Formats: sequence, C-alpha cells, structure tokens
Amino acid sequence: MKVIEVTNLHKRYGTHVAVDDVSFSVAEGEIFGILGPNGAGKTTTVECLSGLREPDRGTIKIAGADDRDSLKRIMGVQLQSAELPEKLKVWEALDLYASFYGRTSGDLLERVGLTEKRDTYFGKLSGGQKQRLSIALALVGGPRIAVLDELTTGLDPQARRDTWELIEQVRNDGVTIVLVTHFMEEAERLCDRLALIDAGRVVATDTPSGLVAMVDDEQRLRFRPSGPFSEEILRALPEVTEVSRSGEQVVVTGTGNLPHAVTLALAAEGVIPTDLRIEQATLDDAFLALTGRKLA
Ligand SMILES: Nc1ncnc2c1ncn2[C@@H]1O[C@H](COP(=O)(O)OP(=O)(O)OP(=O)(O)O)[C@@H](O)[C@H]1O
Repeated sequence: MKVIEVTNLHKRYGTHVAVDDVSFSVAEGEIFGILGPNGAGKTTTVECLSGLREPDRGTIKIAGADDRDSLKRIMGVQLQSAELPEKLKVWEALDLYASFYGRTSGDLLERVGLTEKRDTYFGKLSGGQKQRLSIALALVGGPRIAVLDELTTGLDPQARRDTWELIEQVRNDGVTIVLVTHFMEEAERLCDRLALIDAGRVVATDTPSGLVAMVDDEQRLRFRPSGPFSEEILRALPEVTEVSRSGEQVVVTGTGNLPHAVTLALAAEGVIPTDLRIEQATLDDAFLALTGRKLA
C-alpha cells in the first residue's frame, strides 16, 4: 500500500528552481531514500512533504492525512541540523516534544540507547547522541512515517553504523521511513528503494541494486594466483570480457556469475585465487552514468 504519493512537485525560491517536477511514491514499511549531491533539492522536497513548505505546483498525498493536524499525528520529522538549547536536558527535550502531542515519552530513551544520558544537557552530548535524540524526537508522537534528513552527516563511522542500526529497528517496529542522504554507502545499506535526485529532478527510482544494474552489470575480480596458469583459460569463458595483470595481481572483468566461473576454471588447473576481491559497480557509478557527475 502506498503511504506517500508525490506528483509533479515544483518549488522555486525567487527565480531559482529548487524542485522541478518531482514524482515518487513510498510503500508502507519501506525505507525510501532520497539521494543526491548538495543543493539537489532533497531538503526542499521533504519540507514540502512534511507540510513545512508550500509547493508552487504538484500534489502530495499522505495516506490518512487530510489536514495539517492529522499530518502532524502521522508524520514525525527530523530536520537537518536541528539544534536544541544547550542547557536543555535530554529528558526535558523529550517531555517537551511529547507534550506537543499530548503523549508521554514512554520507553523511547531506552529504544534509542540514551537511558544513561537522560539528565545530560543537550550541549554535552556527542554528535551521535544528538542524532539519537533527534530520532527519538521524531518518533515521540508515535508516527507511522518518519522523515529523517541527513541524519549521519558529521558522525564518525562507528556512530554512523549505530545510527543505521537504530533506523533499521525503527522500521522493524513498523514505521515507514523517508531518508534524505548524500551518502551512497548509507543509501545502499539502508534503503529498500531510492530516488536519485540531481538539480531538482528525479533521474531514476529503483532498488539500490536495480539502479546499479540499470547502468552496468559488469564486475571486476582481483586475485593473486597460487601458481602459474594460462590467461587463455579465463578468456575462453563466456562470462569474461577482459583479463589483465597488475603486478602479481590478476584482474578479470566480466558479467554473470563471474566469481564462480573463474574459480572453477582455475581449480581445474590446480590454481587457487588468493586474496580474491570482487568489485561491483556502485550507486556512485550509477549516478555518474545518469547525470555525468559524481555524487560526492
Ligand atoms: N530558503 C531558501 N531560499 C533560497 N534558496 C534556497 C532556500 N533553501 C534552499 N535553497 C536553494 O535551493 C536549492 C535546493 O536546496 P535544498 O536544501 O533543498 O537541497 P539539498 O539537496 O537538501 O542540499 P543539501 O544536501 O546541501 O542540504 C539549493 O540551490 C539551495 O541553495
């Protein structure tokens, strides 16, 4: 079932078109990503989605939300770099937000792993803890949909991974998630489907693997052979398009079930591919092919 349907969304700031004819839909229970470089129009899109900005044109349908009040109940929003007063304690922030919805914060602190920080000032939290709190604040109204904007920007790799796990837990609890990001790795790891957006336009919408396959299903294998062999045995395989050497390493490019075909052919010669690495095209490659630009 579709819970969000955006059709031909358009938003200008003065003469600058920030969002140009954007359409996508989000199914219940999905983590739907909006991935694109800085300035692509991602934040403007989700601000329109959450009723914080009025679009110039286009329609936005949120299942069950016919007015602003019902939208507020259905959708929880965490906006980019939302700051709280330094001297607000974690529990005070949660209670304050809960009061907006006439609710209590329940076990949210525990769910986001901040129980021990309940009496800590916002200003004393680490980047990752601030982000955990902002997820808790987006969830405090018990929403069916959570919109999370650039959640892991500025976090170290461990804090980023912890936040990803938390987002997955939230989804497992039945919340549909719209995730704005400019990190390819984050989109690949978390999103069921995503819209690639560039200069205000959606350039493609699909699963991460579908987007990559759209561009290129070529893979590259790198390995060190355990002994000498003739490269011709690999060139003869229908899966292989190219074989080259880089020092001691053999690099094989091809399609289909390339790892299986190559290891089998080598095994027949008594050769083991050691330090075997498989490199596949990434979302970055897909973005580059679709827009002529790199994501990062
Ligand atoms: N309030 C505003 N007034 C004027 N221009 C704006 C405003 N907000 C955004 N813009 C411009 O609109 C374009 C889209 O901005 P938006 O913040 O939606 O992009 P984004 O993809 O979220 O980028 P980022 O990842 O950098 O936040 C940018 O060129 C930005 O400079």
